[in-house]
Amino acid sequence: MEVRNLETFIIGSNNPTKIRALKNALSSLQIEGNVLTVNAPSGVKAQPIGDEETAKGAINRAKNALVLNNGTIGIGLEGGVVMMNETIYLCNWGALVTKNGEEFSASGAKIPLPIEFKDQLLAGKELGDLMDQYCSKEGIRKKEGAIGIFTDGAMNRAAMFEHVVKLLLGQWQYVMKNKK
Ligand SMILES: O=P(O)(O)OP(=O)(O)OP(=O)(O)OC[C@H]1O[C@@H](n2cnc3c(O)ncnc32)[C@H](O)[C@@H]1O
Ligand SMILES: [Mg+2]
Repeated sequence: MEVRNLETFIIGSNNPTKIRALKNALSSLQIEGNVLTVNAPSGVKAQPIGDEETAKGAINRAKNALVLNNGTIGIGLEGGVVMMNETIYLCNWGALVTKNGEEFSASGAKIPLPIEFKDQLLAGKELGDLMDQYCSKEGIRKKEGAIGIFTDGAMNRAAMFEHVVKLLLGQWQYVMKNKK
């Protein structure tokens, strides 16, 4: 097995679901490293619309996280919404950037959202706020997430993002191991 210096992973968010996702993915892939968090700007709207804008937010967060803190790997995770036909879906993107400038991206699960959310989301309202109103609860974005509510707990936001982070870490490891 290849021996590497310990990495310092900086995740560009203080949202506990995203931090848990990174820690769980590292431990499940048995990758050792330090984890630091920083509230890195996404450079896109608070509620990104479309895969392109959501993916861009994830990459910006990963890059800004690396700049704001002294790490070796930056991770950005971003939630957005995307239209397909007449349905509005929750979408999720992640990015991993290295100090050497390599970039990896991956998307996560999509599920349809209630049709009555559509106009407000497209007008810029944040899904996190809509979810709290809809469920008469507080802080869903930091707990089970919309994906947890609408799958009746079969999935949750941290587990969904953990899958995305595994896709990122796996791609990065593949490139590291196959470097000539
Ligand atoms: O502190 P940050 O990292 O920004 O955490 P956040 O919860 O705001 O997460 P995002 O910016 O990535 O998500 C953009 C918006 O979509 C909301 N959102 C995305 N996925 C969600 C989910 O599963 N449940 C509730 N809100 C969600 C989120 O709360 C924001 O209003
Ligand atoms: Mg946000």
